[in-house]
Amino acid sequence: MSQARLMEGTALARRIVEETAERAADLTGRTGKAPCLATVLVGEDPASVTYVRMKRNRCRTAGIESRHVELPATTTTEELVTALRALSADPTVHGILLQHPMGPHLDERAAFEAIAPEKDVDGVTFASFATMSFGLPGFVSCTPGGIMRLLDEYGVDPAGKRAVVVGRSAILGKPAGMLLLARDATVTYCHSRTADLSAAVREADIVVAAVGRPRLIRGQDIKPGAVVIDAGYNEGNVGDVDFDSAVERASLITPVPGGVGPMTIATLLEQTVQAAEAAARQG
Ligand SMILES: Nc1nc2c(c(=O)[nH]1)N[C@@H](CN(C=O)c1ccc(C(=O)N[C@@H](CCC(=O)O)C(=O)O)cc1)CN2
Repeated sequence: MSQARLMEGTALARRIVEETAERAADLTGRTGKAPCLATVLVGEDPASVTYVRMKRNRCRTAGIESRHVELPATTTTEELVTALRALSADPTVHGILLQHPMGPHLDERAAFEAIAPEKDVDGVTFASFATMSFGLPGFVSCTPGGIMRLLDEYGVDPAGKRAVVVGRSAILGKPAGMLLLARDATVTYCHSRTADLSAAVREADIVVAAVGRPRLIRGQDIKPGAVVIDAGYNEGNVGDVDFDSAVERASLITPVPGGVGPMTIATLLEQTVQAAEAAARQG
């Protein structure tokens, strides 16, 4: 079998950001107000600092204003909720991003739920999860949303396919499975208690690796011709898939870096402009 074709997230993300920039410029021209994303970072986790910086830089490129709220690692859940409620009530803010992960002392769910659904451009609230799961209009969780765009771009229709999602986190694995299900895939979730991960992955026409374990999924477990999406973010830009062996078996595969990561940020920007457009329509 020949090597898999690469699903180039960087190129698709660039196109989405360009289109988003045009929409942002149009809206700013019409209303005199640029779309605005509030980024909220608790503590100083180096990876999170980098991701938020990347998001803010990309906002600048796209003509989206970003307002940064930096809170100390000692912030309590109550203080974080208060800050998020203030941003939710601020009419000059169109979207809110709360960077994940947060300190273990924080109630992450309480914090996410303090984000107004109409500003949940990162797709992390229960309300967004529900609309996304039913395939209804609303904001999607950014990495899973980016994954679906990549599948569409490369002509992969999930309907009738067996999809195996490895990982069940609230912002990645779980919503990725729900989006695939909403597009009529037969979805299996695997996680730390799955008895035989290799056997499950071997059944998959589409594999989504989203567990945060470097090179966990190996080529020998990939069904020949499968589509492999590596959504793992591990130190040193290493994915959850052993690329060198998986590329020999898959038909399509996302690289790390340059696959799912850039799509996450492009989706965030696109949804921020969508939120600003909706706010403008409502006056
Ligand atoms: N609130 C959220 N928190 C987190 C999310 C999220 O979508 N919302 N996702 C991840 C991390 N993440 C964004 O926050 C993210 C990770 C990686 C990339 C990316 O573009 N990576 C590049 C490589 C970057 C580099 O060169 O250093 C790539 O894959 O090509 C973007 C966003 C966890 N937290």
